[in-house]
Formats: sequence, structure tokens, C-alpha cells
Amino acid sequence: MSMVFIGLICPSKNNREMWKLKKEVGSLILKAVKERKEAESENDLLQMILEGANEVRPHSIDSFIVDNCKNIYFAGHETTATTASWILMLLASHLEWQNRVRDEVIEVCGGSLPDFDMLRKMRTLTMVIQEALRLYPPAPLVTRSALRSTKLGELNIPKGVNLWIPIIILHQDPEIWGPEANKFNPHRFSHGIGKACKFPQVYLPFGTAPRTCVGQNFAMVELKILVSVILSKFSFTLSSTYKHSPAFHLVIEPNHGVYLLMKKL
Ligand code: HEM
Repeated sequence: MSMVFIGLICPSKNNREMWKLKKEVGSLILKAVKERKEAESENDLLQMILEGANEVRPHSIDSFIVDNCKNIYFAGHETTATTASWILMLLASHLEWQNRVRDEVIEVCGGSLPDFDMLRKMRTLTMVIQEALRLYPPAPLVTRSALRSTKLGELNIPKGVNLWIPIIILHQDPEIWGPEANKFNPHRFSHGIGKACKFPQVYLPFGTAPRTCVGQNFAMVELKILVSVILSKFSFTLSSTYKHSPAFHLVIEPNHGVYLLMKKL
């Protein structure tokens, strides 16, 4: 059976809003760059991007800076930071999984910082991250534009139409993930993504095909290191002030933050 997963098809005139937003983000970045150039130079990523910009042709300097800032600060930072918050929230509210992952961290790392081999061995931790990315994919949709009229399964898609592929809906469809689709259950990934649901191609936290996330392996390494180091030093529960309110602000993030009560081990 061939399936087409398209949530919303919208005409290209919505592109105007998108371009306006893009321009505004670009101006904000260039304003921050101007401030930096007028202040002291610092040893950080922005400075490296500015130094890199000296190597490009003068008319491309602004777009080089804006594109690289968007890639690293938005694509690379917000997504991973938000995922880390959701993972900690889920582990704080599912103590059996918190203990299980901590046992694995202690067994595999034995008190030292994780190296590459150790990260590979921590399968329960991987399952927990995969399940957090299923329930709270920071990028809730990916988009594609039809550059020419095309046919997807039974669906005719005219040239110029934008396709929105709603990752978050695909990730929680009970017909695909079973009646407990909304529950946190990392077990579903115990035999890999291929066996986690009826149509594993719908699991798209990092997008798909040629434009799939270039930073996905790096993000997984960052998340594994962060969570394993925290678990090896602390136990934690959710604070009573935590209000569950996932909100879509370009990424899906906890609207009121995640407050945890940490206890040193
Ligand atoms: C948990 C962390 C992350 C998630 C969930 C995530 C998710 C995504 C998604 C859904 C896309 C769109 C893919 C598509 O359209 O098919 C994407 C693209 C991209 N991501 Fe990530 N990302 C993460 C971390 C990172 C990191 C750490 C970096 C870089 C250091 C990064 C750099 C990029 C770039 C450059 C693209 C555009 C790729 C292209 O259009 O060719 N991402 N990401």
C-alpha cells in the first residue's frame, strides 16, 4: 500500500509572510552583528562567523553572516536545547525510566565522562531520546515546494503549491503507533525505529531525504552527553510550579519553562 502523508497544502501567496519573517530575522541578526563590531571582540561562535566572513566576496558578506547565524543558533541551538528540556521533563515525571537510564549510565561509564564507544552502548538512553523526539519534535513540521506539477499517490499537486508535512501529527497517530500513542513509552524503540510503529517512515524528527537535518548525529551526541552527565550526578523530580504547556514558537517548547527539583547523588 502506498501512503501519502500531507497535512496541509497552502498556496504560495503565504510565501509573502514567510519572506517578511525571514527579512525581520535577518535584520535582527545584522543589528546584533553591528553591536558586536562596535564592542570588544569575544572568543565565541559569532566572532568565528565574523572572521569567516572576511574570506567571502564583499557583496556576500551579509548573507554569509545571516545564513550561518540562522543555521547554528536556530537550527543547531534551539532544537537541541528544547529537546534537552523535554527529555529532563519526561525523566522527572517517569522515575522508573530515570532510574533505568541512570543504572545504564553507571554501568557503561563507571564514573567517567562518556566517550564515543560508551555513547553507542547506551541503548536505553537512545530509546528515551527517540521517544522524547516522537512526543515533542522541536520542528513540528517540514515544508516542501512543488517546483513543477507532480503526483503523489492519488494526489495531484500543482506547481507552486507548498506542502506542509505535520511531523507532530504523524508522530502521535494511534493508527500508526497504537492506542497508547500519546504515552511516554521508550520501549517502543527497543527493536529500533523500523519496528517502533506500523509505518516507520512517519518518524521524522530530523526531517527526511536530501534535506534531512545535517546536525542530527551531532545533536544525538550532545543530548546523550548532557543527559548522561546530569543523571550520573543528580536525581530529579518535577517542581510543583511546572505547568505543562507545549507551545509552538517556531520550535515546540515548554511555554513556562521546565522547573526541576534536583538532588545531588
Ligand atoms: C534535536 C535536535 C535537532 C532537531 C530535532 C532538528 C530537526 C531538523 C529538521 C526537522 C530539519 C528539516 C529537515 C527537512 O526539511 O527534511 C532540520 C534541518 C537542518 N538542521 Fe537540524 N535539528 C536538530 C539539530 C541540529 C543541529 C545540532 C544542527 C547543526 C549544528 C542542525 C542543522 C540543520 C541544518 C543546517 C538544516 C538544514 C538542512 C538542509 O536544508 O539541507 N540541526 N533539522
